[in-house]
Amino acid sequence: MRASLIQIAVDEGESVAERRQRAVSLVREQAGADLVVLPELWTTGAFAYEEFGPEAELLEGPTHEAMAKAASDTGVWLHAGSIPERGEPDGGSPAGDGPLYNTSLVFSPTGDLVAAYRKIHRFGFDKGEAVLMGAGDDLVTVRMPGATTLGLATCYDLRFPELFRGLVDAGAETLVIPAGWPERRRSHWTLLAQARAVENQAFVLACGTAGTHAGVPQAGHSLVVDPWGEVLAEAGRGEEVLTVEFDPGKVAATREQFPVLKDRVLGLDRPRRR
Ligand SMILES: O=C(O)CCC(=O)C(=O)O
Repeated sequence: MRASLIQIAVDEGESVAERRQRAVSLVREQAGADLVVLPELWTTGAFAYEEFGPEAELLEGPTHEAMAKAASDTGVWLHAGSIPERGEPDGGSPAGDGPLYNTSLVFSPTGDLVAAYRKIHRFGFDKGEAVLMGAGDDLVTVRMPGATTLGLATCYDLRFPELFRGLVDAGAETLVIPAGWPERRRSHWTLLAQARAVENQAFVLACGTAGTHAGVPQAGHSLVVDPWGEVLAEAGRGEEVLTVEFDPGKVAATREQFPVLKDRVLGLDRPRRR
């Protein structure tokens, strides 16, 4: 299986429409890949909080339209990264008043939207995304027939191992994590991507952005990790397409040869009384 991670640069000075057009061109250049991945909130930048509202899109908005066509024209599975999604308004509110979500979109090679994942863990503590956006509450997996099952997570989710255990229980073999991870905590990004791969005996495809969003320099360093924790490929800090070939069968082989997942004791995340 061949995957291409598009570590697109997000910098001020390029409009959302211009970047969307550039992302379409980058996807089209990946003909021959099985799976193409874009990062988190690449239309606005993950830290451009003031842009979330004005640039929010309905699920079937301009990014959906552009990416569905890019996927079908190129004949690839496309994880189109995430967009600031404008959800349905509560009953009685005007249409533009729906809550915001950080929503990832996955398209099949026919251009059909096969999954939308609303980020569960919002970053910022008491500001930024944590207050501006609503939280998703559904675990999402996507079956790529004959290849692998994707488990979806986004950026800050990487810090919460229980989410990934849930995805593994739902059948995930390849964990796809679009991000807008800051350079300041790059060591955590690499370490956690490897940890999620080792503990879940899964491939990790972690796709970040390059550039500087709203004054926050980005880590770049997208990476692909195998189920043994080995880094198969890693990008630098600038805009780059990271292409890697891997054998999805390695997940089952690793889980069989070193069957630690069978030794899990369930329910330890809930207090128990003696
Ligand atoms: O957890 C981190 O250090 C970065 C998370 C983040 O930037 C995000 O989720 O947007």
